[in-house]
Amino acid sequence: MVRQHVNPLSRFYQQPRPLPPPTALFPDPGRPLHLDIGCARGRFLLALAPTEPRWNHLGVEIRRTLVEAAETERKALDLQHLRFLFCNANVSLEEWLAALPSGLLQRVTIQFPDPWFKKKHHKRRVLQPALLRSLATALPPGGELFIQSDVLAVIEPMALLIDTSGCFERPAEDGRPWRAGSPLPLPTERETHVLARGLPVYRVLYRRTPQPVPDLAQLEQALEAADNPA
Ligand SMILES: C[S@@+](CC[C@H](N)C(=O)[O-])C[C@H]1O[C@@H](n2cnc3c(N)ncnc32)[C@H](O)[C@@H]1O
Repeated sequence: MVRQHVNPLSRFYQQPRPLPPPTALFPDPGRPLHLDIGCARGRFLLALAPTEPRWNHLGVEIRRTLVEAAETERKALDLQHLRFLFCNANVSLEEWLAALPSGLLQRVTIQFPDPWFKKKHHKRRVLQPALLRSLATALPPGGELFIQSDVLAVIEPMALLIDTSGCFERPAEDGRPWRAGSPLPLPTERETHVLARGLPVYRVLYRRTPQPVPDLAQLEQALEAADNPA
């Protein structure tokens, strides 16, 4: 039986796992980079990458067997501008993002992240203030951060965190609070499953503004205040 979830806070998944730089991943490392966090078995990127040959795509995933299956299929398809890496995004991305050449990262997607419904498990959710700061620091002005979920209780705190950071904006033409459709040409696996059942999907496309990234303490404080209005 396949275990559905792993605990990202367990000792094993907290071990730092240095990730190779783009020069070691892609034959043409200077292309705009798309990072998909929590890519699961990779079917979304395996379908998207052939339609975007001028990009490099990187999927990161905490379940190693899924990464191995995705990499096997990628190699069979000979998609050299696509890679999948096993890591805990909350542990391994910060250093990797900080070392990226400036302007390289152009799009980040976090799609249907694991919900971790119980309050005591919220710390296991992938978009934490420290990861948001790392993404905001690496994304150049205009760079995209796209989030989507079928669970309001999951996407609302993600949107609150991103809005509170003050360094992202939503395109003026997008609906509020949620975008009607995906900006991406293809659905993810989870998205296909949800849409087939006629369930709603909540989406926001953010763009990085030139505003500076707040430090972690400032961000956590602002978040606390926004979460508990007087
Ligand atoms: C519900 S699945 C969605 C998969 C895919 N994005 C989709 O939309 O079909 C969420 C994925 O995120 C992965 N994940 C959860 N926490 C993670 C973390 N800290 N680092 C990397 N991947 C993580 C899970 O293992 C799972 O494969």
